[in-house]
Amino acid sequence: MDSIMERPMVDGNGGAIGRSKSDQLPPAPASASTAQSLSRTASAETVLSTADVASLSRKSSFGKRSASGGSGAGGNSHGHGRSHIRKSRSAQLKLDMEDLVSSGAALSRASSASLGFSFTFTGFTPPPQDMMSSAELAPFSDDDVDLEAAGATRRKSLMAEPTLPIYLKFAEVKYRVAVKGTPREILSGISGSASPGEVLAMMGPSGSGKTTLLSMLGGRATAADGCISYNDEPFGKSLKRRIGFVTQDDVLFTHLTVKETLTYAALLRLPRTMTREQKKERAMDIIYELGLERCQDTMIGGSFVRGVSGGERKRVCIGNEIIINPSLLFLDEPTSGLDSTTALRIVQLLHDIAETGKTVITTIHQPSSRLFHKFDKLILLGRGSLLYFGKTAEAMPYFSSIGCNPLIAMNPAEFLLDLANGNTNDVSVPSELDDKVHMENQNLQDTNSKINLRPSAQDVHEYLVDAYEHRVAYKEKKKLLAPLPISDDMKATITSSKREWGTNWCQQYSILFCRGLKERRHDYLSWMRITQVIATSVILGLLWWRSDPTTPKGLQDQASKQVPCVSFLAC
Ligand SMILES: Nc1ncnc2c1ncn2[C@@H]1O[C@H](COP(=O)(O)OP(=O)(O)OP(=O)(O)O)[C@@H](O)[C@H]1O
Repeated sequence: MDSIMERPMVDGNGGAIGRSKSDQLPPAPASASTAQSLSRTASAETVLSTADVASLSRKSSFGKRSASGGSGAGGNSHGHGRSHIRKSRSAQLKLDMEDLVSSGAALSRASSASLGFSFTFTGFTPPPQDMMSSAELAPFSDDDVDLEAAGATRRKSLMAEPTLPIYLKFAEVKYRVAVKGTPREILSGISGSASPGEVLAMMGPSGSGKTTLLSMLGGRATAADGCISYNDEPFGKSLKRRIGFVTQDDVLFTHLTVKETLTYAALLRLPRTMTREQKKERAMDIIYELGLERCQDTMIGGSFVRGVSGGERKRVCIGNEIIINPSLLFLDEPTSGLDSTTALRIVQLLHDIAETGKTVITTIHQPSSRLFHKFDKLILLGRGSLLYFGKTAEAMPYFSSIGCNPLIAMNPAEFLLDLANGNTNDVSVPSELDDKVHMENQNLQDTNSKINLRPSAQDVHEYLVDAYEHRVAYKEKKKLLAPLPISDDMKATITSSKREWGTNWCQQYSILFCRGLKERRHDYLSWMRITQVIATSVILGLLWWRSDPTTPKGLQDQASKQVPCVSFLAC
């Protein structure tokens, strides 16, 4: 187990950090020095340059792109004479062939590319002809060429814009609620961390506390106990502007189109230093980045109105949050209710976002095995307790090391959820648990009760919590004490509130008013509504017909009829 969980630790000089992506991130001193030099420039906003962001990224695609002088998809599409790639495809396929060659994730990455999702976050790295033909990777039909070519010219690597890297750490986080006066512990001492460039997934059975933990990390709920830090600083108001939070139940306006939704989000949320036109441009860029150009004029839809598909809807929600270029992105079950292919597209998108130096944390219900391996780190929760925190790739070896193995071939996520639920039907259990079952059965024989063949869910839960606590937890907690590879000035940036944001009260009012009108235009302009108004006007008009306002009786009549009129209008 030591070999699995033990990793080179930090030196006291702030060299490395004990995080899982250390092998993929640049050497810490370089990063730190860059950060220091940046902070020394004492700009109002201390951010990483694009180069820093790229260096935080696990891949060198940004570097390659900037080195080649390409500034966008358009620029890349004709770079290096790679004319074998179709123009329409060139802005879309951002496959990193180093990964394709070297990593086990290559297959899933290639398959997600072929799913037709635009991978523009990581820059363009065209594949060698001998390895994969453009036709094999082409996600769209020839009919789409014009649309794609038009879209390609618009695409920019938005997420590559400079952003402050945020290292999230949380230790011994507890949460309690009072249910009918009795305190109930929802989370009991959860520790972990996530670094820029990583996607951290939270898994666990329903009710295990994933959403609660996510809300606390996102600053939406306060922990009863424990410590949550962002670049070693506590949560502050200014941090809210650097956080994107995609909730489980989206709140989108049914009658607005995708384009309108994102445009209003841009107008409301982007800094006032940007012009209206720039904000609209930004919304369009997000639409192209998320591959929503085909449905940009489609209504969002809802229970009674047909609208965009579930996957597109989720992407709109994500777009609503990434439009502000957040450093930290939280998502609550972004793939729930989606088929595995669409879910894979969403997770690939999260991956691409993380690769640009953002920290992405998501809860996930029951991922497919392809999807499971896309996450860098994993938190497994069971009944509010931590059953595993660490690299996703090391989860299965860890459970194997504590005596839990699947007895049949199964999706690792399914296996872990079974364990978290205490279901050991297709799982081999360690001798400790078997011995416990035998002892309990011996006691039951005396009372002639039915004997148990498998350990109880409670026993399995206690065993897993205990195993994690004794074998892994102390090492992970030690890692949390490691210094961050960023300067003190950059750490302090997180608490400064110098960033210009939002719109003034008047602008907000007018934007919200226009949005309200647009949302309800279908109500206002429906034939039913128009007929209703005309019919009501005629009826009310008839009430006053031939009433004489010059006589006291006529005036009395008119006054008394105003009561039902006002009541009707009020309703
Ligand atoms: N304010 C509250 N009052 C009472 N119980 C609460 C409160 N908040 C959370 N809980 C309980 O805490 C547990 C964890 O809830 P949470 O929503 O975090 O679970 P989850 O793992 O996200 O579940 P799901 O996957 O179904 O969304 C649940 O049993 C829930 O009923």
